[in-house]
Amino acid sequence: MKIQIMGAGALGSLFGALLLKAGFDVVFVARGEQLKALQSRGLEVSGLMEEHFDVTAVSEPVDADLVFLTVKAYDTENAARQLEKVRFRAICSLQNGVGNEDILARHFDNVVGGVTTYGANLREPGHVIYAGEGMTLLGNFKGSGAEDFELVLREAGVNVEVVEDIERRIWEKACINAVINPITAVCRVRNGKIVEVPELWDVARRIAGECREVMSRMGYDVDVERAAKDVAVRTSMNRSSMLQDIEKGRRTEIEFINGAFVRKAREFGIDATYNEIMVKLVRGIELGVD
Ligand SMILES: NC(=O)c1ccc[n+]([C@@H]2O[C@H](COP(=O)([O-])OP(=O)(O)OC[C@H]3O[C@@H](n4cnc5c(N)ncnc54)[C@H](O)[C@@H]3O)[C@@H](O)[C@H]2O)c1
Ligand SMILES: CC(C)(CO)[C@@H](O)C(=O)[O-]
Repeated sequence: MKIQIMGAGALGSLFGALLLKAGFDVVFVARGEQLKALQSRGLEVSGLMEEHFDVTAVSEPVDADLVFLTVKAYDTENAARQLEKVRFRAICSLQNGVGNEDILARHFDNVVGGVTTYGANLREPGHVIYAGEGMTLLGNFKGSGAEDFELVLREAGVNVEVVEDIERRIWEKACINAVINPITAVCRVRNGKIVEVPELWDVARRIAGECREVMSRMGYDVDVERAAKDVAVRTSMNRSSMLQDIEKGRRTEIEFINGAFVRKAREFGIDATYNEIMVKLVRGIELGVD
C-alpha cells in the first residue's frame, strides 16, 4: 500500500512518520528547505516519539493508493491541480478550516473529510516535534474511502473513527478555531488568556454567538461558547497555530476559518460583524502594515 503525504510540513511529517513506523510505503511531497532536508538527512521525530526515518521525498506528486492532504487551506487548490496529474484511489484532508473538501470534490471522485486534534510542530526543516496525541475523525465527503484511511491510520496506532456527519465536525472545529485563533493572533497571547481576561472573553463570546447562529441555520445545534471555553482552558498554555503563523510572518488560514463564517452568514442574511472584523485585523497583520 503506497501512501502519499501531499504537503509534508508539521502535520504531514508526523502522520507520515507514524505510517512509516507501521511499515507502509510512504511518499512525502514537500517543498523548499523541507524537501532538501528530507532528501538529504531524512526525517527526525522528537517529543512523544523519538525516531529517525530515511524517507522518499519528492517535489511533485506520484501515483499512489491513498493521499493525505496536509497543506495549509490556502494551498489546497494548487495541490489539487498538481494531484490531477497522477493516479490514486482516494484523498483525505486532515486540514483545518472549511472548504478544503469542496475544492477537492471539484477535482476528484473519492474525497474523505478529516478533523484531527493531533499536534505537531516543525522545529527545523526535517525535524518534527510530535507535540500531542489526539483524535482523528474521518468521513466520506464525496464517493468512498473513509474506511481505507481508517484502516491504515488504525494500523499506525492513530486514534481514529469514521463518522457519518463529517461536515458538521469540520464546522464544529472551525467554530473553536474561529473563537480562539484570531484573538490570540491579534493580541499575541496564549489560549488561556481568552478566558482569563474579561475584555478578551467578551470578544470571544460575541464571535461564538455569531458562529452559533450560523451553525443553527445550518441545522447544527452547538454551544460554541462552552466548547471554545473548554478548549481554551484545556490548552491554556498553547500558542495557537494562527499566533505561531503571525509570529513567523506567515500567511494564516483566517479566510477559511472566520472567513467561512462571514460567507455563510451573508448567505443566510445574518450578522457576523465580529468575525468580519477579526478577518480584517488578521489580514492587516499579515499584510505587515507599518
Ligand atoms: N500542525 C498541527 O498540529 C495541526 C493539527 C491539526 C490540523 N492542522 C492543519 O493541517 C494543515 C497543515 O498544517 P501544518 O501545521 O502541517 O502546516 P505546515 O505549513 O507545517 O505544512 C504544510 C506544508 O505543505 C507544504 N506545501 C504546500 N503546498 C505544497 C505543494 N503544492 N507541494 C508540496 N508541498 C506543499 C508547505 O511547504 C508546508 O511545508 C493546516 O490546515 C493546519 O491547520 C495542523
Ligand atoms: C484548538 C487550537 C486552537 C488549540 O491551540 C488549535 O486548533 C490551533 O492552535 O489551531
